[in-house]
Amino acid sequence: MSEDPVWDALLAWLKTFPNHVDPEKSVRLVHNEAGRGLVARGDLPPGSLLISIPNAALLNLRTLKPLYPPSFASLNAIQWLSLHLALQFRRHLHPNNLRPPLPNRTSSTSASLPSSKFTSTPLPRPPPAIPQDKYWPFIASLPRSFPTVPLTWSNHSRSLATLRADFSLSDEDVSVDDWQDDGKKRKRYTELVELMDGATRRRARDVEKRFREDWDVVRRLWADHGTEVEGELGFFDFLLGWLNVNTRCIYFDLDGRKENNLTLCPVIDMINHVPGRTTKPSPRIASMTFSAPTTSSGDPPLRDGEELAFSYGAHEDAMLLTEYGFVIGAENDYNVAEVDKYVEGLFEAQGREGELKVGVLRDEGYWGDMTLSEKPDPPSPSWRVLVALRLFHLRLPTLAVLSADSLAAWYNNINGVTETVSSANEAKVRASVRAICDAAVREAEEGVKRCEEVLRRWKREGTGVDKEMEGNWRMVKTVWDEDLRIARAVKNEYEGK
Ligand SMILES: C[S@@+](CC[C@H](N)C(=O)[O-])C[C@H]1O[C@@H](n2cnc3c(N)ncnc32)[C@H](O)[C@@H]1O
Repeated sequence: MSEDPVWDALLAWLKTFPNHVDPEKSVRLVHNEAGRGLVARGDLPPGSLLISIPNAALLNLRTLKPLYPPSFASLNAIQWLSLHLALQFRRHLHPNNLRPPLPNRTSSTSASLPSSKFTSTPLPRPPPAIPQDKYWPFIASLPRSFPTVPLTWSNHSRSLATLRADFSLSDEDVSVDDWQDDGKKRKRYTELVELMDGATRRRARDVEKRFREDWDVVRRLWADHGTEVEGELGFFDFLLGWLNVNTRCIYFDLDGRKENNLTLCPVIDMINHVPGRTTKPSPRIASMTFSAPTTSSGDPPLRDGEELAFSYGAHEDAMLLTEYGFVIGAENDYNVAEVDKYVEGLFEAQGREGELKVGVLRDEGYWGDMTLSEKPDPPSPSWRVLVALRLFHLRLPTLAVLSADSLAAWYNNINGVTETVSSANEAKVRASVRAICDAAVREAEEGVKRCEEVLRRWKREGTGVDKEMEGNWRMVKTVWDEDLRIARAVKNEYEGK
């Protein structure tokens, strides 16, 4: 037995599946700064199988479909999984405000789980079991809040009335009772959102857009077909489900549409991210597995007490923050400083000529996503920045027609025929890179300063700053610190050029 009853209940549930492999033989659950994580029990031989979760214990479109009527089949994996989690959270965590059960359901009793960090209060008596409860022991192990994710911050920066209007909440929404409308907190969350750098804000808006689209699809389907299944759909339950899906799903080939090839997977979903690791969860015919790094993987071997990890992707901190609610900092080689707006500003200042050139860049797939990076050495602007600046500084004989001839030198460069457009063009490109770095450094210095001022003010205010808010603030500042470090590194590199 561990000291975590939720983990023990999850392992007990997994034992009920044929061919299960007990994860506790190889790994131990720990609580650390990343929440929970798994560490090696003893020195683990390279390549040895550590975790094997039977396909029947995974939550994905294949395992969900049989639990729902055909009318739900239009949902994609994220929507369906989020809906399922929402209904289950409501059923098991708030069984007192459910509508009466549907007729003709066979029922038995499902197991209740004791309290723990992730189930902070003892759970109420569960309702009589229905087929959809099959995965509850797994779902009970999922986080119940996401305080470090910017989508949570932006929701907390709104009043309930604004949330109702923004997300079309119905007057009967069962989940709004759990929402605490706190004016002071709202102000702080508003400031936190405004403190984020441009790249993080853009990504945070994208996450919110995806969430909103999924919520709209699901609430509309629920309005038409909700009576066909047991349960109540609440906005905040769906949000909790969606954030779990977004932060915990792993790739799983279901032979369907690409966007649906994902799964929630117990135990493996406790493994935290380390950038650059090559060992990954690996599907086998009947299970999802995780093995110790092989000697050829380049990943460090797992010695007793060391943490299992894999890479969630080649993600910079702005993305890790908005999608997963954490940052890495200077050890994240994928960190970049976004410079789109400075490049855009140059083209705008070129008037009609700039517009035509932007059109060419768009057509060739080179517009947007322009960054500076420190790694790999030497620090440099991305290829996309250089391509854009080389076109920006290309002299056009006439603006009447943009002929292939007038752009030939630039096309030769982007097709790899030549290293630069010309030496004169390249000198101007380098000067623009220096100017862009200067602007990026200035902006990041101001961002860092703003962060520091805000924290000082929060600390002066009567109630001080709680640990959670200070942790969030620190992540926002880390992204600015990284912008500054990277812009300075590229500036230094280009100073002598
Ligand atoms: C798939 S879960 C991993 C297990 C998780 N720590 C838990 O407590 O259940 C992903 C979440 O873990 C946390 N996480 C993962 N890697 C992290 C890291 N390197 N640093 C901080 N938090 C991390 C983030 O909250 C992320 O959203």
